[in-house]
Amino acid sequence: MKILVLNCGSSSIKYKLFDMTSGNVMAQGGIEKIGLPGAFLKLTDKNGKKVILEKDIPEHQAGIQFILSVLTDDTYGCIKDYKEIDAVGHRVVHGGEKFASSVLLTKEVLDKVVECSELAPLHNPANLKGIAAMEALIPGIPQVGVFDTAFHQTMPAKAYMYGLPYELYQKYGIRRYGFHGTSHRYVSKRACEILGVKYEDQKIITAHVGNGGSIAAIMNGKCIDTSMGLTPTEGLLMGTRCGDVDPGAIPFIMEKEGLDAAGLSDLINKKSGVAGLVGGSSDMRDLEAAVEKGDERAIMTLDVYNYRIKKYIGAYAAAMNGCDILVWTGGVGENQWETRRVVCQDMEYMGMKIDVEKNKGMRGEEMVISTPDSKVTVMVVPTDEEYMIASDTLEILSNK
Ligand SMILES: Nc1ncnc2c1ncn2[C@@H]1O[C@H](COP(=O)(O)OP(=O)(O)O)[C@@H](O)[C@H]1O
Ligand SMILES: CC(=O)OP(=O)(O)O
Ligand SMILES: [Mg+2]
Repeated sequence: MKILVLNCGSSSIKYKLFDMTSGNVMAQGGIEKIGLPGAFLKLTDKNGKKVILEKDIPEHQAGIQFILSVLTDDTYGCIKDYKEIDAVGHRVVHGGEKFASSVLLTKEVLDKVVECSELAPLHNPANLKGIAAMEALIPGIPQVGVFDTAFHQTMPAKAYMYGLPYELYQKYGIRRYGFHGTSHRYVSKRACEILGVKYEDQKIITAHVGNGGSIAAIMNGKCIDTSMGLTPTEGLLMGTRCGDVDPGAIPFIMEKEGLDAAGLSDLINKKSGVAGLVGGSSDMRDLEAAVEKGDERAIMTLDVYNYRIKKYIGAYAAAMNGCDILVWTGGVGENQWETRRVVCQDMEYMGMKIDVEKNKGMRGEEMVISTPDSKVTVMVVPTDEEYMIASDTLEILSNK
């Protein structure tokens, strides 16, 4: 059985084609910098060589079409016909309170995903485009949705309720949902597997830091809190999202800038974060380069970025009365070692000691980066949302 996984992020589309019978990954790659200058598709070819194909990708639909054409391409492809694909697993970002686990994407489910779109405007529309593109290409193919919100459904009310009138929760489901759940679930389990410890006995903090970023607190195998909220805009400073901000600032800005709800949503989701603060690119590689040149505003932006991550780690250690394992993942968490160092340093109060030399320059590998005497084991675990999505898809189809 061949399962194609599409993972549409806000700035990226990752894909993997799995042969579930042999367990092999037949094709994999991803488009980065969607909507930015210099977008490209990075793929691993048949001989295991990395290939970069530059192409203007203004939005997700064009990206999905490009990926699909490459899959059957004479040079880079690995299948002759799309009909060889048996099923598709999709990352779906917002599932609200409706989905605590993965499901077959029926018309009814898709209607709910559409309903949740206004709460994840950078993501759900992209996920829906991926689903529609596959249905158009292979009509009737089974498609499964794996929700970012599902893993966080175990949070207690004290973590997910906002201090707003209760009626707003009853009427509209205004509460914290949390995102990147598939990644938090994968890396927390994988960390325990690597360390040979029992998942259900650990206090784990997972830092998924990419273009979007969130921190989760996982206690005894269950998520108990996470930094993203009703929407993926809360919490950390992100590529183009503001993260935590005084709610009182919102009506003030709307009035002063003459913005309606859509204008405000655009401001906090697309024009804020790193891009808004620095007044330039949302990509952390560009920010790093500007910091190296001594750009004062870039330095301030990176300070805000790192400080937010540190505060959430401290908060979740407090929430769990300690932390056994801290896991870094996501494009930034896996690669940007300087952010890992700055955040993890001066955390001796909670028994965290990072091995600065081991961490330095380390990118994209599974590795423990704390010292042997650190009470908290700090690790890097590259995320594999696609693997989780493929196994959920297989399980759902097997039980159909
Ligand atoms: N080698 C690297 N060094 C520093 N930052 C990197 C590196 N590779 C990717 N990143 C950063 O990771 C972010 C993208 O993360 P990713 O998790 O792929 O995004 P998304 O949230 O769209 O899924 C970008 O800000 C990018 O600059
Ligand atoms: C939910 C979210 O922010 O996803 P991403 O990091 O892929 O943009
Ligand atoms: Mg992502």
